[in-house]
Amino acid sequence: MSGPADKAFPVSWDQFHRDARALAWRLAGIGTWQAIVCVTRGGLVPSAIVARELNIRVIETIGVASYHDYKTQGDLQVIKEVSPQVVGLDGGDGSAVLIVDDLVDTGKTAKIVRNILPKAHFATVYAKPMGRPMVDTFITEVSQDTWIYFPWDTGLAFQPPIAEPPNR
Ligand SMILES: O=P(O)(O)OC[C@H]1O[C@H](OP(=O)(O)OP(=O)(O)O)[C@H](O)[C@@H]1O
Ligand SMILES: Nc1nc2[nH]cnc2c(=O)[nH]1
Ligand SMILES: [Mg+2]
Repeated sequence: MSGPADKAFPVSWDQFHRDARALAWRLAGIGTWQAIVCVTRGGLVPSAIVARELNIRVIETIGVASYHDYKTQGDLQVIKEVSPQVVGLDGGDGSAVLIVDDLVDTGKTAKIVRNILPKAHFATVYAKPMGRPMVDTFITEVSQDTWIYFPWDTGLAFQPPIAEPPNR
C-alpha cells in the first residue's frame, strides 16, 4: 500500500466464495496446472476453493509476510520457501504451477514469489493498480486507496446511521 487506504471494501464469506469461484472459472478457461503454490496466509482460503474447482491435489505453500502492522507494509520476509520438487515440476521454473494469493497491492509480495517461480501463472482474487502488472489473472480491481477487509479478519459490528440524529 502507498499512502493511506481510506476507503473500505468489506468482503463477506459469501462474496469471497463467489469471487474465488469466479477466479476458478476464469482459470479453467486458460490452462491446466499440476500444483498450486499458495502464498500464505492470505492465499489459503482462495487456494482451497480453486483447488476444489480445478481438481488440483498437490498444494505447496510459500510463506511471505510484510504487513506486520495494520495497513503498514514493512520489510518482506520469506518465512517458508517453496520445495524444489514443486519448482521443478514439468519443465521447471514453476511452469506447472498456479500461484494463488488473496490480493495484490503494491506487487512486492508477487515480485518475490515470481522470482522464485518465473514461469508460473499468478492468480489473485483482488488487485490494486500498482500490483496489477504482476498478476496474470484476477477478478476484481479496487482503487489503490482502498483497504480490503476479509471475512476472516472481521466480525459483525454496530454501524452508526448515515444521517445525524435529529436535535431533541
Ligand atoms: O502486494 P503487496 O503490497 O506486497 O501486498 C499483498 C500481500 O499482503 C498480504 O499479505 P500479508 O503480508 O499481510 O501477510 P498474510 O498473508 O500472512 O496476512 C496479502 O495476503 C498479500 O500476500
Ligand atoms: N486485508 C488486507 N491486507 C492487505 N495487504 C495489502 N493490502 C491489503 C488490503 O487491502 N487488505
Ligand atoms: Mg499474504
